[in-house]
Amino acid sequence: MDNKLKPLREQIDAIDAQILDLLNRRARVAEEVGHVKAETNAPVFRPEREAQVLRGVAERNPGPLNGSDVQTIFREIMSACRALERRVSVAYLGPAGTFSEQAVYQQFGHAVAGELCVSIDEVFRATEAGTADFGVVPIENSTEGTINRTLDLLLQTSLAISGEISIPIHHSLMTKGGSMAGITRICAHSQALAQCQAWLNQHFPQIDRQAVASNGEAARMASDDPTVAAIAGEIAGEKYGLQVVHAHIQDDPHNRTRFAVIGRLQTAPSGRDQTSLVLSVPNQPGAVHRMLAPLAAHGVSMTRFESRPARTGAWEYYFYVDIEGHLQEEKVACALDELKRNAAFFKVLGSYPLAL
Ligand SMILES: C=C(O[C@@H]1C=C(C(=O)O)C=C[C@H]1O)C(=O)O
Repeated sequence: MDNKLKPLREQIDAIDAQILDLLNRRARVAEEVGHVKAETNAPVFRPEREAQVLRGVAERNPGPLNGSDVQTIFREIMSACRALERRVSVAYLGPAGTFSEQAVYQQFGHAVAGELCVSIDEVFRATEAGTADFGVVPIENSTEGTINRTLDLLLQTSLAISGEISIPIHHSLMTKGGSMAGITRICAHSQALAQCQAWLNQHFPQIDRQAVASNGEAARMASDDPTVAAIAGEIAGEKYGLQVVHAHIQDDPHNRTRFAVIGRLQTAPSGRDQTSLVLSVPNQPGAVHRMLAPLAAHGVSMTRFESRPARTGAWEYYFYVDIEGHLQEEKVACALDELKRNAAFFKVLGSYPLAL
């Protein structure tokens, strides 16, 4: 067998040498881009450009590599090139191993400086204060719905949404010893407990459930305490030396979470974008319908509509609306101009590329 492998491995070695050379040629150009940007203090991270590069490689990819694997490779290439310009710092909900961390890597690649925060509030604060260039916060889960705290903070923040990330969420039940013997508590973030509720009721109805600050925190607790089982992603489990007792216990196999990238950057159009807004209207019959009419009139599709109580005690609501297109597209700009005129409150949260 080795006789047959040897020439093939020589071919791979020769190709690797070419790839390495090309990667470093690309990196040198990125360094030049960095110098040009430094002259005008222009932003290092350009989500619309990165989205275009990633879409482009998947479209041109002839195979046999699969498109999403090629995107993963190019995401890391761009991340490493970008870090030569400057290593971008990103605040997110820690500890290490959370789904937020996975979302950060999915958007920025691994060549980032992560700033771990203890709460969603702190992610906003760190980004607003400029300690971090960007923040990543969960917005909604396909099983459990909206992350209300994020929506409330988006209402007040001076930051814009500059990108979105969607990742599959698979939960596993994990313990230090790999069995449930002696386990008296199952710990996880409240969202994770809710996403695994039916499974837990069926398999471990007798064991207490405890909501903790994050799944990563649950994994850390399980690594310290042999009576605790954690529900978390397997990456968190690996970080804390846990073993999987049951994998993929979330009630919905297609469970996903969407995250928003928040920052001071107003993202330019990428060609496939979305705009997020918050609106409110006076509490009158037909007001919501009237408020939204300009969207239909200008042929702008609404992809999400969510309401949150305005906490005035008067049954007033803020409406969180996502529409297709970028604020710099004429029909979007016209529709929003009209919308603004009928709204008691109007705020554009940001225009950004659709998640891959
Ligand atoms: C090189 C650039 O800077 C960053 C790195 C990119 C890349 O490696 O392709 C793309 C966009 C930017 O986030 C650029 O702006 O073109």
